[in-house]
Amino acid sequence: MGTTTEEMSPEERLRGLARGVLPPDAAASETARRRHLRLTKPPGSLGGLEELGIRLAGMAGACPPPVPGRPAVLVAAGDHGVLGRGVSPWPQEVTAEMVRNFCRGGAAVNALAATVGARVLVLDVGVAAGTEPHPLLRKARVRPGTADLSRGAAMDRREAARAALAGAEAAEELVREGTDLLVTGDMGIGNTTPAACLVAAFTGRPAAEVTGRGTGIDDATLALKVRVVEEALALHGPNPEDPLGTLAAVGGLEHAALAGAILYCAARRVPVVLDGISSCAAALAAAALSPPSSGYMVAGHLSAEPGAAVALKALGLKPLLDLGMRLGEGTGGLLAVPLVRAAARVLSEMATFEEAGVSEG
Ligand SMILES: O=C(O)c1ccc[n+]([C@@H]2O[C@H](COP(=O)([O-])O)[C@@H](O)[C@H]2O)c1
Ligand SMILES: Cc1cc2nc[nH]c2cc1C
Repeated sequence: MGTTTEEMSPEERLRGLARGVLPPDAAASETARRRHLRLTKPPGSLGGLEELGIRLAGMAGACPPPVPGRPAVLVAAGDHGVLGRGVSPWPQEVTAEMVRNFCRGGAAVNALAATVGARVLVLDVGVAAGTEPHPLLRKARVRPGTADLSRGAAMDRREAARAALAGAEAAEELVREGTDLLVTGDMGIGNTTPAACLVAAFTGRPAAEVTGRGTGIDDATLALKVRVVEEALALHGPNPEDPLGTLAAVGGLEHAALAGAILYCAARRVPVVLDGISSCAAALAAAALSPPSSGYMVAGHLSAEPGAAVALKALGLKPLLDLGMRLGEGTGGLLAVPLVRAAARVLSEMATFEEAGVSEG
């Protein structure tokens, strides 16, 4: 008898999930590229929207690709031991307090999700103070926040794998219930420090280039934060070819969870819209676990956090929006949902020159 899913270790299950991701369908993308030339517009005139439509066709394996009608945002939340180094001006309690705010509908993510008609699901993978039960909240707390990554591993491999699987399970629930476009979001005071570590580890760029001001820190705190990221990288020497080890050493529980959610969606050919710096860091981990998964990622916006541009470049993704946003929660990703819908709708609803009786140039 073979090994059942229950008997497999979390790491084996995560590897299985990663193996299930197939590359987007190049033939469907090519059909979309050719269809764009026949639609009633000068070739290429819809710019990035055309490129996005071509990618969506590849993700769906069909041209025209379906117009996503049921978007959702998954907000993964966790706390960070590295906060003890003074890398953020905000107290740890804010993570749990904001989770409560998300559940009650009072946060920016709720306002923007309502604007684009997206469902909100919050995932507690490691909120130190704990969270109260709520219909919008899934509790899968792996540990009450990570350890200080500048002095030891943030977590162990098994914990990182369990957090990734928790993210995959939350995505599975959403997709089972009809979600056809996932936006990734995050909440975790201090999480721009592990995000910077992950971006540095996976791209090989120096700490000073990928570390930013997060929620808003002064020059002295930024200098300290860069040093903390440098110390962590020197301590662990994370190997980008061991993505789970890298997540465990210098990541956060919410980064691991989002990587798992991305992999699940990619395996199901569901497009994923990335939000800010933590989503970008998680996306690098997902792409390291499964290179074809980047084919299912859409960069919703460009976070003001400098590591985001570095990560997106490494992933080969161009951000759809650049509004100077740096909130996280999924906010910038949600604003890109109408663009994703528009890109698919162009391919399905526009008439060709022939159908419309319009002369070609
Ligand atoms: O994603 C972004 O663009 C972004 C940039 C700066 C801060 N954040 C959010 O702020 C928190 C982390 O900031 P910090 O300064 O505490 O590391 C966390 O909850 C993130 O969602 C998010
Ligand atoms: C208030 C607040 C809200 C947030 N949302 C995401 N990260 C956040 C950080 C803070 C501090």
